[in-house]
Amino acid sequence: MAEMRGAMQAAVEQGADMVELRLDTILAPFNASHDLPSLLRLSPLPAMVSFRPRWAGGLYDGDEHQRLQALWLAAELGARYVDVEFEVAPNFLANLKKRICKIMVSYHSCNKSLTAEELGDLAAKMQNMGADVIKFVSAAEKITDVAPMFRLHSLSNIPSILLATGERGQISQLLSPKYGGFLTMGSLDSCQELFPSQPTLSRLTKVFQTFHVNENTKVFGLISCPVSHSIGPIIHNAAFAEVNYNGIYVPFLVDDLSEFFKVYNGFNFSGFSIGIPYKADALKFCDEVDVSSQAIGAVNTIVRRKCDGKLIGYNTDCEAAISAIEDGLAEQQNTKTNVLQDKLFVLIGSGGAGKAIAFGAKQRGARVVVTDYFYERAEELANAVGGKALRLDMLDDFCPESGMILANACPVGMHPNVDRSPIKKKALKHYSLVFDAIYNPATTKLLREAAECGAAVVGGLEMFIRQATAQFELFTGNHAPEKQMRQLISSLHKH
Ligand SMILES: O=C1C[C@@](O)(C(=O)O)C[C@@H](O)[C@@H]1O
Repeated sequence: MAEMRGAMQAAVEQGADMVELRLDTILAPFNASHDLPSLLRLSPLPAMVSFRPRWAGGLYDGDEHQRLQALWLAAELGARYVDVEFEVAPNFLANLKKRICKIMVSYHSCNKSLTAEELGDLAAKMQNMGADVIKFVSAAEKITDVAPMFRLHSLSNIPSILLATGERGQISQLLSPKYGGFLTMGSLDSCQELFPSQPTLSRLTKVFQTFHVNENTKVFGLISCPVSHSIGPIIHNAAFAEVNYNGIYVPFLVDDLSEFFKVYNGFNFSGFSIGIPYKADALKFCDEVDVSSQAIGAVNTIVRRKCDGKLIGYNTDCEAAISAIEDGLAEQQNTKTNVLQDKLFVLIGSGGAGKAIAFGAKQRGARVVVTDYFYERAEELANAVGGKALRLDMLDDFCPESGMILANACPVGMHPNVDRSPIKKKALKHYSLVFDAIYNPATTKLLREAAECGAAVVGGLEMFIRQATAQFELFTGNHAPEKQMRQLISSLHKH
């Protein structure tokens, strides 16, 4: 009880509009007639009371009649909302003495997502029962399971709350204010373990700034799998706020690209970043692709053209990585012109980022050597850029000349496997500059060892910021607030 009072205070301090009092989370002994009046009296915000039984995903497995009695009491004591499960709502409403509070009828599908038909059918039944607000909590098996929930927000003529659980369901809360959802659910940091399926209130307000999301907000996001490692949401949302652009940038954890683009095909979805492992595949879903992305064979940016809704693909990785490497070399060599010309440029990894880097290096006149865990892929990319392929097991002994450039574009060494490097330390002495496309961690084992061997090093954050500012300009048509974006990145790095 004391913790719940503290949590209510924290919620008000962090800017919540309402608190949900989940009575089932209170450890016994909980005596409704003794404890509820003071809880409700002390609540600094309008309260919505729920008492979730185990069969609906809650923690309570005691007597059902006692549970309903607590909810009847909450209704009489002036809770703003009482949340009752669909299955017991008819009984609850029939025996409610005075209807002074609003009734939320909720439906819980903990292990399975609900189809559009199921949602529509249940919503109509809830409304017929006399619900003031309808609420659904269901598992999102795929990110596209959230789309019918967005539609229900628009179709429902009474307020609706739709929470899709799991990482794939997170957009249900981030975008709920856009679709007219009654409220966005967020957990307090201190309650995160109890409600892992909800974003935290601090992330909602600080990163996604959901208080500013409205029906005109344009939706952008990163399509990737995994996606949670990305700092994109932190950087892009802050940049939108900086230039007063009405946009939100969200993580799209996508398993099936084709289905994603089919379902989220409206004007609301204005642009996408493309991350691992989709940069090459995403090209197929673009209606048009700019010339260099076509040559590279990968896109990391897709923008929906305003006049006709067509998806236009770009690659901002290429210029970002190559210009970062060039600046590193220029600083080391104290010269500015053609620093990559004729250099032997060894690239590890021939996925989407690797393709962009190989293409850029070749364009700048470097001699490109590609190595990959899958030799055939290395060969394919090497042929495309007029370079040579190298077997990965030869990399550690590869030294046709000194002063080579090494670029890593494979995920070895990325969080959480930070103790790994794609190349032996002893081989690094042959390189004058080493670049790593990985930005998490900012300094990978590869870069640490390269610096110890005396090479100049360029980290993935430099590529990240450059590709992100170019992407921001394609997304919004505005200049990116680069200084603020850089400051934010360095403050993240310090923490
Ligand atoms: O490679 C990256 C990184 C990224 O996938 C991210 O993690 O935010 C975003 C992409 O635009 C970019 O090309």
